[in-house]
Amino acid sequence: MVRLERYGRDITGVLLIALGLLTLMVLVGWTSGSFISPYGDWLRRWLGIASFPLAILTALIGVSLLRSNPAENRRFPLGRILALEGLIFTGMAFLALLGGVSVERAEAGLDGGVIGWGLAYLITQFLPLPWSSLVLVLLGIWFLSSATGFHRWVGRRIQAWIESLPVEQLPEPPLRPTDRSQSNPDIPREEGVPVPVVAYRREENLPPLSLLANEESNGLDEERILAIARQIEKTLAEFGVPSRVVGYRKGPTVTQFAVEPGYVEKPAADGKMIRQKVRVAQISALSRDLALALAAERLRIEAPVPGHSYVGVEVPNSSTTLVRLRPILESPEFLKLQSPLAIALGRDVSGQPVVADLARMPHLLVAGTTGSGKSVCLASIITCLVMNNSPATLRLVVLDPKMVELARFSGLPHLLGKVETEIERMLAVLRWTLVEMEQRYRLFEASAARDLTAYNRKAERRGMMPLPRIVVLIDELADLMMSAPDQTEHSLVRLAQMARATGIHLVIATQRPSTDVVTGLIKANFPARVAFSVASSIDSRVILDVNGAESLLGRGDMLFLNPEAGTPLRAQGVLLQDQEIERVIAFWQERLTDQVEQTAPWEDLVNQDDDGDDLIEKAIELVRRTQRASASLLQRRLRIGFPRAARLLDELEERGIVGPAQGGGKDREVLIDPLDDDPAEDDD
Ligand SMILES: Nc1ncnc2c1ncn2[C@@H]1O[C@H](COP(=O)(O)OP(=O)(O)OP(=O)(O)O)[C@@H](O)[C@H]1O
Repeated sequence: MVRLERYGRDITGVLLIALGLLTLMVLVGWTSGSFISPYGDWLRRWLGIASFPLAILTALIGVSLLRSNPAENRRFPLGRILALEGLIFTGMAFLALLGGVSVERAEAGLDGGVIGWGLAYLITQFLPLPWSSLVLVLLGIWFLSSATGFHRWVGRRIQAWIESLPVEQLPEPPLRPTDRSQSNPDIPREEGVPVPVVAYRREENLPPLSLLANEESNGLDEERILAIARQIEKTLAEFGVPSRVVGYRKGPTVTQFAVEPGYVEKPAADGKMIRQKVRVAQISALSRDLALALAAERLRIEAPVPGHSYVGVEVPNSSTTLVRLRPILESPEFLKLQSPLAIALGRDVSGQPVVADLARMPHLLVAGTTGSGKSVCLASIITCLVMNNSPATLRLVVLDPKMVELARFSGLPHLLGKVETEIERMLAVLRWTLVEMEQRYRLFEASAARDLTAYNRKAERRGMMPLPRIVVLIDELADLMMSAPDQTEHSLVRLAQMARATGIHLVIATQRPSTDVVTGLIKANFPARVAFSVASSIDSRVILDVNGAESLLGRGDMLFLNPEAGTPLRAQGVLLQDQEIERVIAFWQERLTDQVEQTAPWEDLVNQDDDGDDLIEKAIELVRRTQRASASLLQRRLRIGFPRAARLLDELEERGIVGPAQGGGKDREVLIDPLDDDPAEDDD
């Protein structure tokens, strides 16, 4: 179907280009013929001089049709074409007005032809000259600006100008919002570069943004900001660290004050007094004293703010603003990414959207204590992805041992299988993901494609089904790592290293950022990380390699480390209401009513183990050596999950190596002697 549509578009495009060029040649007189010449005369008579631009426009429509490709988000610019048509017809009427609304001139193919004359005649009936020509000029300007996107550009410039106005000129020292453009180093803000128009239009088959809630903003008022700024200066001066608050950035949860270190006078060796700049470390060292003076729960100091000559003191706002998904999806920063896997994470300390492209990260590690906002973050990532992708282009695999937050996505047509909550099944999911990755590599090799995009392009051309991207989300890594550390680590690391090109991406979260869960190997392969509030600076270093996450406020306050940016960026995460998520799920369910409930593709792998025989041998050896047999012993020593250990014990019982279960948590009786041969071998 997609192919047919593509062919249809291409053929129409070529025909229109041919028609446009032929018409142009007839009009200039480069070609003539018994059919073609009357056609040229007819055009001149009806359209006048406008027949030239109309011929060019016809060819341009053909070019646009050839270039349009909904799969690559490149769409046919219908609005612009209509605006250009409008411009041409307005021009025809205007030319007729200039020619004195003369039907003779129109018949002779001059001015705007008969149509232009008709339009001019009509308008002069209602509006006499010169008002009619003024209206036509204004209409022409409007069509021209719609066709070129000029009015949007002007709108953005005006908005940028309004935003750049100082909020309030405060008395000594002047305190104004610091440069917003630098708030998110990974998204350079280029002045005047218009965001491509195509990005503003959502594909019709995607959920409308109206399903999502809008943001209500509040925050600190200017008076309170000034009071805090004074308090910061006063406190620092009291500790012998003179500084000046030179600006602030107001975010949803915190306001960052820009503190410029001042000078202190010190006696030099020759007894003279010299001026010395205050060291940045002196300001950071006073974070607790500042927190006390400002009666703030926690306070983070960014020393210095990357790319600036000041230190950032982040003071919690007395009331927080909830960050919603919709405004971020509509923001230029998000649209500029132009990626199907673009994700909206939240807003930074100056309220700017924090967005990232999962395809480029290419995996994400999320950590934070319980209640810090991990599940909410995963839920917003899922919602953001399904707002921009149909199940045909994106499939989700969701593992949620906590069985609460993400379970509500069951029923979303993008899900492969269901939301998995049992450890044994999750391990099967990881095995399946590896198999899928390898299979995709083989497919790519067979069609000489470098990655998923190249493969899908070729597949579409050959009329084959394109492969969807797959995002695997794990809401608690600790459970998996505790049950089967080797297998989990091995699978995650292999996937993280190799899955990117195959369009498989991982998002894993944990509330235990200790080195036995987030091992060195896992960390090394997940360069993009989000840290929510953690208990200690040690935990913060495990996730981010730097301190800072221990000073976060919880409830969605995060530090986002984008490998492309280098330094962690503080942000308040997106929070979705239950109704928003329900509406999005319902939208997809209604759209895909004929979707059949499919069994999980990893179903066959659930009760299989990679090294089944090997494991039983190891278990026999262990029982023989230790003369003990319990599930916990097998779990610990063989680093496997409980269900697998229990199954091994049953198998040992069948083989006559251990006795039946004793109940009450007691070890089973061991029936083999330390020196006995393996009875399994005797049987042979
Ligand atoms: N971005 C946010 N904005 C506002 N509040 C938030 C945000 N994220 C989380 N919260 C609040 O924090 C609570 C806990 O969030 P969440 O359930 O995501 O924590 P968690 O880290 O997953 O905890 P656990 O590990 O115990 O599941 C939420 O119920 C919500 O009230």
